[in-house]
Amino acid sequence: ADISTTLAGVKLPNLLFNASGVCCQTEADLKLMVESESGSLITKSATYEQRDGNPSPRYNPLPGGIGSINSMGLPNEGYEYYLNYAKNYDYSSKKPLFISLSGLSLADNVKMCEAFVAADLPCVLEINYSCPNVPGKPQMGYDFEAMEHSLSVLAPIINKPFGIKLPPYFDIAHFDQAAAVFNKFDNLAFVTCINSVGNGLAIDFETEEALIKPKDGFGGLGGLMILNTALANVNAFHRRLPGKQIIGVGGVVSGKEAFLHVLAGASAVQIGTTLKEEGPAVFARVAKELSDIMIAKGYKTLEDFRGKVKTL
Ligand SMILES: O=C(O)c1[nH]c(=O)[nH]c(=O)c1Cl
Repeated sequence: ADISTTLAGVKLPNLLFNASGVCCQTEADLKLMVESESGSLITKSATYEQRDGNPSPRYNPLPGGIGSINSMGLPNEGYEYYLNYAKNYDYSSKKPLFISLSGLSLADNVKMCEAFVAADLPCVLEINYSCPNVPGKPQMGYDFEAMEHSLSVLAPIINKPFGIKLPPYFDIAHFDQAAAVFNKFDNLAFVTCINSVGNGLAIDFETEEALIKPKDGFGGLGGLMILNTALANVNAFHRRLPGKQIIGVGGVVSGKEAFLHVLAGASAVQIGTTLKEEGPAVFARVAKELSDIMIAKGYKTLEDFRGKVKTL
């Protein structure tokens, strides 16, 4: 079946790619993504300066394959590394490049966006408003006024289609308030839902210890256990953002969850925890599983069922 898609006006040979943060911090990581069967790739969220991030252990899968917890602390090579990567990227490769930016201040986001705009590259920007793991930095995604102000500055600078990475919301009024902000920005072409469910706590039963070191063990939750929150956020914004697209992320362990994300309204699907645990071979597996599901259900393209979840 045809699992290709178009996102922000860019053609993706298939709808799958990595969630920012996984398999994308260094050129070696990104090479694995380029060589994989993913339809696209996105870089690790960049800050203005290089960051080591939080002390390890800072990532852990949870027992029984239910998910993961992380408090990486935005480790990255600094934005110029990713700007250089974007300048040298082979855009004829059919696999579009996305760049994640996560400035620690609006001023930093402005400087990074201006540098990418000045370079005038075909890559697509995803502004991360939802990092839950920088101690002392509350995430923008939960501050609607700050997010609106940031977008009012950045959208005109970027001046072409771009996206934002959002935290999960859990209140219908918050879906409404967030959508009211996003609908003000015409070149805000997509929203990526969801980032990890912030500040969970994983404790080892035997040792009675927290699984990760930073923040007393508090970290973002990912994997299968966040699937249903992810589907709700994808569908809530699919319903509320006419003319914009949704990238679905959260809980994709097989073609079945990718199918559900598209049914909820996703135009593309990112994989985080399962990519971290399985490696880049996950893309060929999930692509085949999704294609087989579509054939079994009689769907030829993603448009045949995108957003068509039935209510009772
Ligand atoms: O701790 C991180 O680096 C991190 N971890 C996440 O789960 N989401 C993010 O956006 C980031 Cl930036």
